[in-house]
Amino acid sequence: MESILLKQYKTQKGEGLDLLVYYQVVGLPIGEAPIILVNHPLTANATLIGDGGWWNAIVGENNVLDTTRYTIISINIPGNGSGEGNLLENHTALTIYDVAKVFLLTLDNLGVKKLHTIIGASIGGAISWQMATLAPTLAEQVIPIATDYKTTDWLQAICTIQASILKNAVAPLEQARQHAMLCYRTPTSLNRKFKLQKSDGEFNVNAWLTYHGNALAKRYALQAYKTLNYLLSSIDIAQADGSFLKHISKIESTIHIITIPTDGLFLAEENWDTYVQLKPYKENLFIHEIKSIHGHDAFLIEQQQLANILNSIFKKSIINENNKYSSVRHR
Ligand SMILES: CC(=O)SCCNC(=O)CCNC(=O)[C@H](O)C(C)(C)COP(=O)(O)OP(=O)(O)OC[C@H]1O[C@@H](n2cnc3c(N)ncnc32)[C@H](O)[C@@H]1OP(=O)(O)O
Ligand SMILES: N[C@@H](CCO)C(=O)O
Repeated sequence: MESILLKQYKTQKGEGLDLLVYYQVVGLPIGEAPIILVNHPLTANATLIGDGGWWNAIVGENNVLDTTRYTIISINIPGNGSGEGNLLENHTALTIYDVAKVFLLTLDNLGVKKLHTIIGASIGGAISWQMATLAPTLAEQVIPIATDYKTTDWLQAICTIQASILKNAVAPLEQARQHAMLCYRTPTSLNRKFKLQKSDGEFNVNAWLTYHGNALAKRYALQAYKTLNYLLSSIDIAQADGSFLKHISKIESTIHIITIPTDGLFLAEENWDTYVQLKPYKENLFIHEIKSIHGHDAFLIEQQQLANILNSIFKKSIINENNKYSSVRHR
């Protein structure tokens, strides 16, 4: 991973922070191909492929996000603990607005003036919405997956409980992750997976929760989880002025919303509302659904469906791309 030091970044709350921003570039070198920015979900990081990569199913040689055709950049959310010194002393220092600005500054530092695509899932999708409103002409297409451009009362309530567990629990990170797993899955998903089966007298679902709590504790810092949970609660592209249409309708990029009807974290009904309200003002807006019993985590579980949706989106964009980037190798 490489890094850039942003000196005295002025936060939305008015503080000056020196931020060491870690990022990774895979695929063709910057300047030689269309550029895709991938914004990672909550507990992932900028490592997309290879050992420890969280998106091997989608990114790679001749894969959906093809490393032989594109430059693919991913940036760590500051404070997520990935990369030396990447924790924030104050876990409420930054908002999603700041993260989007920091990502834009990082791209600027890398000499990136134009993006082919901004794609992101979960909190990474919210950052994508925010980046698109801050830089409405930067990307040709924006693909927010399993996310929203705003918080909701439901999401606030979840984040409040998460914050309380993280502050007060005996094993804060483990217990917070166990609670969060219920928000990432559905009752049907767990009921069909475990069928009340037990091992050594214990329900398998409990062992599964314990497994996921411990697994996160092994790879994630408590302060990072507090930071990411706070960031999740701060999603608001309208910046509290109430007029999302004013902000969102400025976006020139084609927008492909990918939603999951069973998502219990970022609700599909909110995504459909966005689509219905925005469509009269924006012709190049589309919505796609991942059908799944699994809920929010379906964007990680139903990889084939997601690949199919993305393939159809990217095939269309290749026609434009062929006209624009003569230095790219084509298959
Ligand atoms: C770095 C990153 O990857 S972060 C971003 C995305 N990744 C994550 O969120 C990491 C956490 N992982 C997950 O949530 C899931 O594994 C997903 C979403 C990737 C896949 O979901 P599913 O296919 O439903 O898998 P499931 O939730 O059962 O998890 C599988 C793991 O649970 C373990 N497991 C399943 N049932 C049980 C059980 N009853 N008792 C103990 N462990 C169990 C499996 O052994 C397996 O372990 P492994 O991952 O070390 O091989
Ligand atoms: N499983 C996802 C859930 C949040 O999108 C993660 O841990 O990042």
